[in-house]
Amino acid sequence: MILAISSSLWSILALIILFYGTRWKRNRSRLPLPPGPKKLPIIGNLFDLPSERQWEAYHEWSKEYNSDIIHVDAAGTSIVVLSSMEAVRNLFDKRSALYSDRVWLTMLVELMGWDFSIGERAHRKLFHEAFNVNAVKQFHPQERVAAHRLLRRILNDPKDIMQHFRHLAAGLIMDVTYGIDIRSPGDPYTTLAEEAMYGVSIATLPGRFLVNTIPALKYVPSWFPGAGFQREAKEWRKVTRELLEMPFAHTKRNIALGSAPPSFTSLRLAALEASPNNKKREHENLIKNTAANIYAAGSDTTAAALGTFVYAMLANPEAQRKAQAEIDAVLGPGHLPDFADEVSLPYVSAVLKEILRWKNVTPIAIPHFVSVDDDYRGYRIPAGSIVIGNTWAILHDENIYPDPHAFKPERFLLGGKLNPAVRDPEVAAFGFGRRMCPGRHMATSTLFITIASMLATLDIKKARDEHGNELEPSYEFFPGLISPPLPFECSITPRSKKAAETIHAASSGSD
Ligand code: HEM
Repeated sequence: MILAISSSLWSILALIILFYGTRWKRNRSRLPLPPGPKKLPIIGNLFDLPSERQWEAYHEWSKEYNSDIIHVDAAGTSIVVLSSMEAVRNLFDKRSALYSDRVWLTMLVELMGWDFSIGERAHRKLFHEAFNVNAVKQFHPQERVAAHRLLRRILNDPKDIMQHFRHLAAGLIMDVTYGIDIRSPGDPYTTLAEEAMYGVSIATLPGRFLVNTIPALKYVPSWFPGAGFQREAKEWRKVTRELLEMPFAHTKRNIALGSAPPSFTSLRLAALEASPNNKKREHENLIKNTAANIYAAGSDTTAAALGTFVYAMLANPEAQRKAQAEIDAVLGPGHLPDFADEVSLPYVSAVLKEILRWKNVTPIAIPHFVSVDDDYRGYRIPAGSIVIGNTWAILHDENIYPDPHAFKPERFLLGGKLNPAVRDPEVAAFGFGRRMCPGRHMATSTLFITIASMLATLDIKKARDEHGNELEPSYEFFPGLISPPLPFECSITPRSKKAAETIHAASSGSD
């Protein structure tokens, strides 16, 4: 994959790599680089870096070199990987002024048109106003309706559960961001979000596109042998533009017609209209860009985490049974859980924490970037390094989470209550420092209400073949920056006749 490029490009590449390589060496100071696999001249560790699931290789190197900071060199690109909470806190939190930039990925930003990505403080401020821990409570009604609609869709068509999750997540985000009500799966907006995020997921994988390592390759024309990335980028660029423009234009049309329901976009545009702001055009663009970021960042991640929940219930039926027993004891039959019930459902909360930890959906978060030379624990961190917090390694640290690959909600409990002494996976599952996911409060409340509602009413079991034998899922995940489960089969049925009636009663009128 990394080297999906024809041999006719190699001579040009060699020259460019040589240029970048020598430039980097000239800047070297006297401190050693953090440990890491042995580097070859010019190409460094390009051949050591797997094209998939890099986080596991980083984790192995971290153990092999007994260091929570390691260094790899991908043909001149310096990559620093942090594998402990202490290291990410020391760099991403305590030195956030240095470590909060994003990597300028040529493929993503220049070729695919993601130049509107959230980055500036202004974006984050606007985002924070609507999605901080208190403000997200305003979305509870929409989240509740979305969960109830999901239950009914599963009852009607239990086959493709991931499609239902994508629909729930995209629909919810469209609702709160633009006031657009998505009714049917496969509608243009959901499809658009899926396509756009698939592109991002591929384009951001370290090592996947050489043009990210060697930006000068962006000048290679698309007809040139081996320049398939240019053709891919062109297709994705179209999708990116539509993602930015289409839903925003929809909301503006509704505002003009006087029929726009309250949403992030309509409320912010109304506030702008009422203000004496003399940079309205600029500010409107800020709202549009921020909205597209919410839509892009929030849908696939939430759907992937819900897919992980189903995987987890298949892997550990006992956990499902315990969670259902807890809900039954607290709520009794015929009642669906609500947000206020969360405090009385510690086992369900522990299931949620374990989902965020077990197969976390963003295994290397989103890489950060350091633009100046720095040093840490006697090691040199070169300017221009990509700095990765290895979330996967942190959430699979056996000293913190014994038997880390098993799905065990009990690890978060003590005496029937959540144990505050066990590290909450949220501190790493949503990334680090100043760039930590600003949508995390909404993400966890959506996950809670959806998971609890499913557990209250549905049984999730392994599918069976025509002979009645259970089909074991692969438990494999898409190896991208966002890692949802690969397609799998399962059987989801109402727990009882009463449960089916409860679903119908709760969701009637919402569709
Ligand atoms: C389970 C669900 C989710 C997971 C696992 C997740 C994870 C992440 C991670 C790892 C990052 C990068 C942090 C870093 O750079 O260190 C991030 C960024 C971001 N997330 Fe989420 N996220 C989720 C849901 C959401 C939702 C629902 C929204 C919107 C409502 C959202 C909006 C964003 C935005 C806008 C950013 C970019 C922040 C920036 O670059 O400064 N996320 N998320």
